[in-house]
Amino acid sequence: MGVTGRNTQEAKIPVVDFSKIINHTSSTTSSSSCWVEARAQVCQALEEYGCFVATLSDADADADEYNKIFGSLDELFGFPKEIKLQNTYDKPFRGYHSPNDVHEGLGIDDPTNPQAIHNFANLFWPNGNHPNFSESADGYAKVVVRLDETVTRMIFEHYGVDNKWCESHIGATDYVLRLHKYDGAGAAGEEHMALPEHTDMNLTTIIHQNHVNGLEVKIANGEWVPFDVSPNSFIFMTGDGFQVWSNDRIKPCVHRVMMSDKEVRYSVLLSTFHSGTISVPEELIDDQHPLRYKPLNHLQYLASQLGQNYRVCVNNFCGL
Ligand SMILES: O=C(O)CCC(=O)C(=O)O
Ligand SMILES: [Fe+2]
Repeated sequence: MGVTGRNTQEAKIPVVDFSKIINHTSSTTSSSSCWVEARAQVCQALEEYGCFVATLSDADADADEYNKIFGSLDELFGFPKEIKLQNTYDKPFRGYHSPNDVHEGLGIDDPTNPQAIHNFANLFWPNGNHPNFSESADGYAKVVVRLDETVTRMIFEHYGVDNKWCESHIGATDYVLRLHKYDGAGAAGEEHMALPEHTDMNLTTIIHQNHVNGLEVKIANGEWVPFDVSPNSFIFMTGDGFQVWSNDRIKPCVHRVMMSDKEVRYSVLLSTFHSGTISVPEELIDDQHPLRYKPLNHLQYLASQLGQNYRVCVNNFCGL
C-alpha cells in the first residue's frame, strides 16, 4: 500500500448487473430470479461496503442516453462565476458550491420536473436556447431516479418491511441532480485531493462520471478502492439516512476524490433526501438490534451542518 493507503491489489467494489432489470425506458419489479439475485447482492454490498456498482444496459442507444449530458458541461462550467452563483435554492446543499479552487458543483432541485431543469438551464442560456442540455438532463434524471427507486424497493423487500412503507418513503423522497467539475492534476502530474474523505448526509447517491477516474471508496480494512470509469456503470452509495433507517445494518459509504489525471473530471450525481422524518421500521428492531436512533428530521439534520466547520455526525444528532 502506498502513502495514500490506496489499494493496489484485488479489492473491488461489488458489481450488480441491472441490465435485465432496468433500462432507459422501463424497469422490472417482479420477483423474477434476476431480481431476487440482484436484491441479495445489493443488500450484502450495502452492509459491507455502503456501495456497489450498478451496470445498466450497454446497448449503444442506452449508453448514449447516459452520457449525452457530459457534452454540455464544458460550456456550462465555462460561464462566469456570477452566473453560476445565481444557482441557488432555499433548501440547503442544492445550489452552486465551490469548496476549493479545484472543484465546483451546480445543482438542479427536483430534476424529475422538466420545468425545474428548464429554469436551471435558463440561468445560463436565456430564451430557452438549451435544447441539448435540457433534453439530456431530463433523460439522465429519469434513468437514475428509476435506478434509485428500484434499489429502494429491493432494500425494503430484503428487510421484510411492508410495501406500503416503501411506497410512502419513495413518495417522500426529494431528488437533486448535481453536476461536478474537478480540475486535472497540475502540469507536473502531481496528485491532489479534490474532495476529502466523508460520508454523505443524504439517503442515497448515484454517481456516473466522464472518462476520467477520481472517486475512491474506503473499505473496512482502511484501503481505498477506485471506482473505475465505464459508460454504463453507476456507483450507488448509501448515506447517513439509510444508516439510521436500517438501525445500523447498512453502512454509509466513506469516499473521497483524488485527481491524478491531467484531464478534467466531470461527474453527475443523483442525491436523495427525505422530505420529512426517517424512522427505523419496527421490523428492524429486535433483541439483537435494539433501537439505536430517534426519528431523524432530514432537513433539520442538513440545516445543522450549515456554517459549521466540523461535521455533526448523525449518531450525535439523533443517536440513542
Ligand atoms: O463528484 C463525485 O464523484 C463525488 C462527490 C461527492 O462525494 C459529494 O459531493 O459528496
Ligand atoms: Fe460524497
